[in-house]
Amino acid sequence: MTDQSFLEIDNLTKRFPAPPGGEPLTVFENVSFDIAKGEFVCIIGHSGCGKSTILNVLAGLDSATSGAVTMDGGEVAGPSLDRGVVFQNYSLLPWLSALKNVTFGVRARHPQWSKAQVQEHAYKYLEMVGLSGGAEHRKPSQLSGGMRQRVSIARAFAIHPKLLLLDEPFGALDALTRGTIQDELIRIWSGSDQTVFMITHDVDEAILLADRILLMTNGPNAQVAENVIVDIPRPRSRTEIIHHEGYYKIRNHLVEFLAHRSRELAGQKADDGGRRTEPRTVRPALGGESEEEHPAAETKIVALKR
Ligand SMILES: Nc1ncnc2c1ncn2[C@@H]1O[C@H](COP(=O)(O)OP(=O)(O)OP(=O)(O)O)[C@@H](O)[C@H]1O
Repeated sequence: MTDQSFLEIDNLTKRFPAPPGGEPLTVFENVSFDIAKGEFVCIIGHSGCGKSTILNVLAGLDSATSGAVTMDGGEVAGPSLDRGVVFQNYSLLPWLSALKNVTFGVRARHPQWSKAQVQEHAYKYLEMVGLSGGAEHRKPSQLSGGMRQRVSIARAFAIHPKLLLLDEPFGALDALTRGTIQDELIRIWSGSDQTVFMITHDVDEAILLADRILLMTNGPNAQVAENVIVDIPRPRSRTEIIHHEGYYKIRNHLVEFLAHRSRELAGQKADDGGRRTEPRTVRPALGGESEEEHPAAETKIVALKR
């Protein structure tokens, strides 16, 4: 672990035992990477390679077959208010209103706050995601899918976790809302020392938001093959970023990986004798395949953050 790393993922492997008459499944194997405090890291890979499983292990909601995750020097061994999760399928408490879904977490985070303080804080985040004017009193079943997802995002942001874990959080949103909430996410993240780990299938979203993008090969035996640095300064705007000279270099690199190399590299068992092997670092915007070691301090593009 370097001085800078806040989250350390060490030789993580996930295997499922063989079903009757079948073979055991190794979803991913010996996955190792670090995330520095304040970084925004996206992970991309084809369906089934194990992205959600990794995210759930980081959240403490699932356990790996072997390997370890440490955050702030302590082992992750269960859920914590220091880690906020937004899932694809919102996972709200169905018997509570949108507002109460948010206040529930805020109260747990700040037990000393008055009811008015908790409500005010929850309203702030519900308004931020565009939910007010009465919608906040409705139960999840009375909200659209996009509205439910916004409640879920407000709930995670409102507890100010040290680590935000986002599993395709914007997938169900229309393009306009998606853009607004992406902007809000960046605004909140830039003004804090929060660290974000986000799954997305959208390469443009990843380039807009991330400091770096981890690329996974196809499963089974998936690996995190590359650590792609997004060398585009912040603040970034969705209309201007496409004119940055590095934009299409990064985009083409990601698309090429997803179209070809994710498959070509798939199924290669890690032949590292159990050593910790980090993904190779690539900086497409700085000229093609430039490669270098991955010291967390170096890749911490947080200097570009504000
Ligand atoms: N309980 C289980 N038993 C056996 N296999 C499982 C179990 N749970 C998940 N898997 C398998 O683990 C693999 C990884 O699933 P995971 O949801 O982490 O992938 P993903 O990359 O997030 O996919 P997607 O992009 O579609 O959400 C899949 O092949 C899935 O079928």
